[in-house]
This record gives sequence, structure tokens and C-alpha cells, in this order.
Amino acid sequence: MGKFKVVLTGQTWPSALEKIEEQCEVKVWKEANPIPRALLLEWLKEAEGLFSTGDVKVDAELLAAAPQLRVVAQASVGYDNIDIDACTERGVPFGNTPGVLVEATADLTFALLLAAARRIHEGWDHVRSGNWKSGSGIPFGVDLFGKTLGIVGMGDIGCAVARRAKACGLNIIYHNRSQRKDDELLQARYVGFDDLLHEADFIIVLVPLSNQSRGLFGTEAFAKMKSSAYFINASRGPVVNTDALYEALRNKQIAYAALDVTDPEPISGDHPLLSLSNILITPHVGSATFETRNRMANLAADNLLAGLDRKKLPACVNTSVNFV
Ligand SMILES: NC(=O)C1=CN([C@@H]2O[C@H](COP(=O)(O)OP(=O)(O)OC[C@H]3O[C@@H](n4cnc5c(N)ncnc54)[C@H](O)[C@@H]3O)[C@@H](O)[C@H]2O)C=CC1
Ligand SMILES: O=C(O)C(=O)CO
Repeated sequence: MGKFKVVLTGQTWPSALEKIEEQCEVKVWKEANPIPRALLLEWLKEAEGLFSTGDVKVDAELLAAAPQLRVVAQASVGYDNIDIDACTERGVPFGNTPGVLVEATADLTFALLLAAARRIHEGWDHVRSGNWKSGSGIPFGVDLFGKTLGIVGMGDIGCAVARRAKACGLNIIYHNRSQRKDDELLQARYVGFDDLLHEADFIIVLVPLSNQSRGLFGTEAFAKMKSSAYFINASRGPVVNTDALYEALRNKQIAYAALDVTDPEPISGDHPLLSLSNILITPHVGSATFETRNRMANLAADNLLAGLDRKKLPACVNTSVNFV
């Protein structure tokens, strides 16, 4: 039997690539910019597997251009770029990478909260620019202990953030699609969305991007927050209306924002948000540790190889078309 034909939309980690290359003939897009759509569709004409690095839209048009496709695998837990219904209609299982990135992403999310609350990067700027002459001019932050953290989207990563927050003496409230059964264990209280906006000193967003969550944080939501509120988004940029966030920060309607994700992404160096002093942005690095990205690439490779073999994907989103 010949090797499977597979397309990779970007480079992946050597251990995952070696595994794939043992069984597949691969075409890899190696440029820094995303693969042009027309070229991707051309490459997919005979492909049996697609390994996505997250920067392509997988929709009905793409699937129609890939009649041999057996499986789509992506090295991420979020899959807002994938039309799951279109995959299911074509009987193509889609595999993502839940679980393996939870702790790394929770670390980064909590690091954003700490860095914002204690103005870490402003302190570093102060030292680096030679201004640390006396105690004057140092950036003052705010306490965490005894304050209220509101988590919107209490899934795997939200729960891992809650554990970290508990250790710092924060009281935790959360809003989710539905109330969890393990509130007591988490020591977190379920509240309505508006109550969370009113009560929280820190708000962390960890909901998947969907039609329901797109623009969830807009002018109205920011108006309901405390003027002392810290807003942290580590989910997806479009969950937040960027113009509304800019206005809320500029008018001091809220105190501070720390973002790992933006809309657009990447955000340009001359974007108005970057001119504000009460914001901190990291370049979508939630899961970006050597160990975690390696685990994600390997789980995605396992999903891909299982699908090519018509075997059950270890992590499948549209389980109705997963192999048994
Ligand atoms: N910044 C980064 O590098 C990373 C970002 N992410 C983002 O974080 C998201 C969450 O990841 P996990 O915790 O692993 O997913 P998960 O599926 O375990 O948790 C998501 C939670 O959000 C809830 N939810 C969904 N829609 C909602 C809505 N409209 N309103 C309120 N709650 C809602 C769900 O009920 C679930 O409890 C991913 O979908 C991805 O977009 C994930 C990994 C890394
Ligand atoms: O997994 C995801 O959804 C990411 O955003 C990158 O790890």
C-alpha cells in the first residue's frame, strides 16, 4: 500500500512530523505568512489528510475541493476556524487537542492577571530606562487577596485558573453556559453574566468563540463593570469588541486590560489600543511552551494518523462521524 497524501498548512514539531512522515507523503507550507487559499485548494485535490496549524478556514468550499479527505487535525483546542457541520456532512472527523494545553494556558492567563495587577512590565520599563533613582515614580498596583475574580467560561482552562486564584486568596464567581456540578470542589459561585460584570474586581474570559460569544464584551458589558475592574481575555479576540474596549480604557470606564488575543490578530504596531497606558498585550502565547506545543503537535498527529487509518481519533469534536 502506498503512503497517505497529507497537507500541512504550516511547520510542526520534529517529533510529530517524523511520526507523520513514516506513513505519509507530506506537502508542508513553510512560509511565515498563511498558505494562499488557491494553493491550499490545489494541494488538497488528492489529499487524504489535512493537518492545520490554525490559520486556515476549513469550510464547505475547502472540503468540496478535497474529495479524498478522510480527516482534519488541528493543533489547538479552539476550532472557531473550522465549520464542524460541513465536516460532519462530508463524514470527515475533526480532531483538536483538548487537555494537553490546559495548565500552560492557565499559567499564562494567571500571569497576565498578576502582571497587570502589579504593573510588572511598567516596573521593568522604569528600571530599564534608568529611572530607579529613589522610591518615587514607581508603578503602584492593586492587591489580589480578598478580591473577587469573575471567570467567564469555566471549562478546562477556567477551572485550572480558578485553582491558581484560590491559592492567592481570591473569591471566585463564574458564568458559564450552564452551572457546573463541582462548584463546591472549585469553591466558586455560579452567577448570571450581569451579576459577574457588576461584582468582579478581575474578569477573565475563557469562552470558545461562537455565534453566541462573538462580541459578548461590548459597550454595554464594559459599562456594567466597576471602574476599578481589570479585564483579561485569553480566549479569542472577537469575543471582545475592540473599539468598545478602546473607549472603555481611554475613558477609564474600566481600569486595565491584559490580552493574549486580539481582533485583528496579529495587531499592528500602530493600532490605537497600543497607544494606551492601561493595557498589556501578549502575542497569543497561551499554550506556547516547548513541552505543551510538542504535546499538542503529537496529539494532532495521532488524530491525523488515526483518521487516515479509519480508526477512532483520540480527540474528536464531531464524534458522530468519528471512526469506531
Ligand atoms: N490564548 C491561548 O493561547 C489559548 C486560548 N484558548 C481558548 O480558550 C477556549 C477555552 O478552552 P477550554 O477551557 O479548553 O475549553 P472548554 O470547552 O473546556 O471550556 C469552555 C467553557 O466555556 C463555556 N461556554 C461556551 N460558550 C459559552 C458562552 N457563550 N457563555 C458562557 N460560557 C460559555 C462552556 O460551557 C465551557 O465550560 C478555547 O476555545 C480557545 O478559544 C485555548 C487554548 C490556548
Ligand atoms: O489551542 C488553542 O485554541 C489556541 O489558541 C492555541 O493554543
